[in-house]
Amino acid sequence: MTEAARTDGHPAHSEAAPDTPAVRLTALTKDYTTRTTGTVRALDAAELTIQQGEFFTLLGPSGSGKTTLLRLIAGFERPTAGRIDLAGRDVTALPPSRRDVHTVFQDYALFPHMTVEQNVAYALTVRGVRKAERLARAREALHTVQLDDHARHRPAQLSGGQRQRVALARALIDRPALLLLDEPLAALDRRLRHELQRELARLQRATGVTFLLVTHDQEEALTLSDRLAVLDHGRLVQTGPPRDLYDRPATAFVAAFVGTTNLVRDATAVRLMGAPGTYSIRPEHLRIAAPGTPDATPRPGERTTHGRITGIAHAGAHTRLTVRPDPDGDELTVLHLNTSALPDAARPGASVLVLWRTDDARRLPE
Ligand SMILES: Nc1ncnc2c1ncn2[C@@H]1O[C@H](COP(=O)(O)OP(=O)(O)OP(=O)(O)O)[C@@H](O)[C@H]1O
Repeated sequence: MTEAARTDGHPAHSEAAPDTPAVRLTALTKDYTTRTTGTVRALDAAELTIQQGEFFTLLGPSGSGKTTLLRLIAGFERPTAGRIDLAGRDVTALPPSRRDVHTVFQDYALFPHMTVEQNVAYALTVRGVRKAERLARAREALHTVQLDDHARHRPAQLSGGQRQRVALARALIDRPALLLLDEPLAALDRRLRHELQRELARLQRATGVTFLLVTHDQEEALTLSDRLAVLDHGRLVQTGPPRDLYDRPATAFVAAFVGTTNLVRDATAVRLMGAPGTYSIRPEHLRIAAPGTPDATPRPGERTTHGRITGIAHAGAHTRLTVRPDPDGDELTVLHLNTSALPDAARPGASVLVLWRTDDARRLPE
C-alpha cells in the first residue's frame, strides 16, 4: 500500500525523492557528563550518508559509540553538536514520535499480556486504525516473518528466535522509512542467529525499508550489509562495502577488527617486507611449504620467511596454523583450506617456509 492510499489518518511519510539520502549525519557529536567519569565523548563529529533502501551496519567494539549513534537517530538522545537529516528533513530537534523510524532491541520488548497479533498490531491500535484492518495487516506482517500459526500465542510461549520475529513484524507493520536494529540477534545461539540473519536479509529486500543494524559481530556485518561503517572510540574510521573494508582497510584497527589479520610491524616488517612500516597480511594469503620441496620455490612476486610451527588447529573446512618466524618475531597465522593436503612436515615444532605475494601485503598508515 502506498502511504498516500492509507485510510488510518496517520500523517503520510514525506515521500522523499529516491536520491535523497535516508540518513545524513553532519558533524554529529555526543558528550556524556557524569559525576564519576567526567565528560566522555561517545560520538565525535560523525559524518555519514545512508541511501534509501540500503542495508547499512555500524560495527565496532563495546563502548565505541554504536548505541549512542542509534539513539541519536531515533531521537532518544539529543546531540551535543551537529545535525541529523532523515529523508531530507532536519529532525535534530524533533522528538522520537515525529521521526519516521522504528527500533528493534536485543531484548524484544514485547508486551507479555498481549497476544502475538496484538503486539504486532500495537502501532495501528495507538493510531486508531479500525479492528478489521488492524487484524488483516497484523496477519500479513506475521506471514512475512513466517509466524502465521502463532497469532494467538503469548510471547512467553515462543522461543527467542520467534520473539525476535514478532518484534520485527511489529516494527515493520507500518513500513517505517528507517528501521534501527540494536544488536537484535545477540541473545540467540549461533544456529538461530544464522537463521535470523538470513531472515533479516530477506525482510530487508522484501520491504525495501532502509535497515541500520548495530553489531559487534564482524561476520554478521560482512555477510548482511550493502555497506558498513567501523566505529573506534566514537569515531567513524572507515565506511564502505564489506569487500572494500576487508581488502583495503584504512587503519590497523580496521584490518584487525574486520576479519582477522597478521599485522607485521617494526623490525619484523623490515625483515619480512624489506622496508619499514605496518603491513596487514590476511591468513588466507599465507601458505606454508616444507623446505626443499618444489612448493618451497617462491613463485614470481612472492616473499618468504623460515619459521617454526607453534600451533595447529583443525577446524573442519580449514586448518589454522601459527608459525613463529626465525629468528624471532610475532607469530603469523596461516589459514590452510583443507581441499588440499597439508605438507607432511606440518606438525608442532617443525621448520617450514611461509610464502606470500607482495601484492597481498597491504601497507597501512602509521
Ligand atoms: N547514559 C550514559 N551516560 C554516561 N556515559 C554513557 C552513557 N551512554 C553511553 N555512555 C558512554 O559512551 C561510550 C559509548 O557507549 P555506547 O553504549 O554508545 O557504545 P556501544 O558501542 O554501543 O557499546 P556496546 O557494544 O557495549 O553496547 C562509552 O564510553 C559509554 O560508557
